[in-house]
Amino acid sequence: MTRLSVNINKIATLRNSRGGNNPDLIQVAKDCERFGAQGITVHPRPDERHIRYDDVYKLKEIVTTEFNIEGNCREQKFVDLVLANKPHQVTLVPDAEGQLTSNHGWDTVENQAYLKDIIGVFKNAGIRVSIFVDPVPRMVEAAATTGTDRIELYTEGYATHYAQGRELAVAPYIAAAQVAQEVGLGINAGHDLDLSNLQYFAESIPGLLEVSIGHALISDALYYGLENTIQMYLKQLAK
Ligand SMILES: CC(=O)[C@@H](O)[C@H](O)COP(=O)(O)O
Ligand SMILES: NCC(=O)COP(=O)(O)O
Repeated sequence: MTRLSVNINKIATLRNSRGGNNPDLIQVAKDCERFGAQGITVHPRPDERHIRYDDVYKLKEIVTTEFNIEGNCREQKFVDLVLANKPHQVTLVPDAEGQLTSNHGWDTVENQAYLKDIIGVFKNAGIRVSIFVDPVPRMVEAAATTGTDRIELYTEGYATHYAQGRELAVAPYIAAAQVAQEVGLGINAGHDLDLSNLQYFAESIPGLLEVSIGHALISDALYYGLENTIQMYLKQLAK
């Protein structure tokens, strides 16, 4: 079954907007787990506009499910943060500094040597590695040569095109997932997954291990409450 990791970046965005500690990020992470989340994801960015580096140390103390830290490994501060906290999984994302949100996967062909080195650093520390990739078979094939354990398929394209025709929207992801399975990579996915598009994605992708969902899930929680919302997302994955 596909596991749900809740990305709590947006909770930190709300907290930071007033400079205090409301909502309490740590309590929200505990509650997400209590409500059924099977993992907690954070994506600290260099400007700390949502998750702060010191949040990660506090989360490491309390997360009892899978802790997944996403970010740009070209930032030494990020590498040090991950090594200091040793999460279950690090997801490497090729974001430029100041980017609004993640908008592309790794060019695993061009960056093969670099990725191999940096992935080795995390794996030597006992941390599972996933790398963010577009649903392009050649990028998935090359990912396998970097030593990564998993890939995370960047699902923005799927989410954007879902309404125009979901079969067409999911097709490149099925092809990419088939290649991943052939070359022995685990498959995660994320970005813009929501209650309308999640179930079809999960049932279409062979071997989908984990989805990380933040923006839509936290937005839905405004209407349904956090506990109901997490249960609703889990239900989409159970079908
Ligand atoms: C890696 C990825 O897909 C991103 O969606 C991410 O983790 C969200 O980052 P922001 O919350 O900063 O938009
Ligand atoms: N890895 C994707 C993630 O953590 C959350 O993306 P989104 O649901 O906020 O778009």
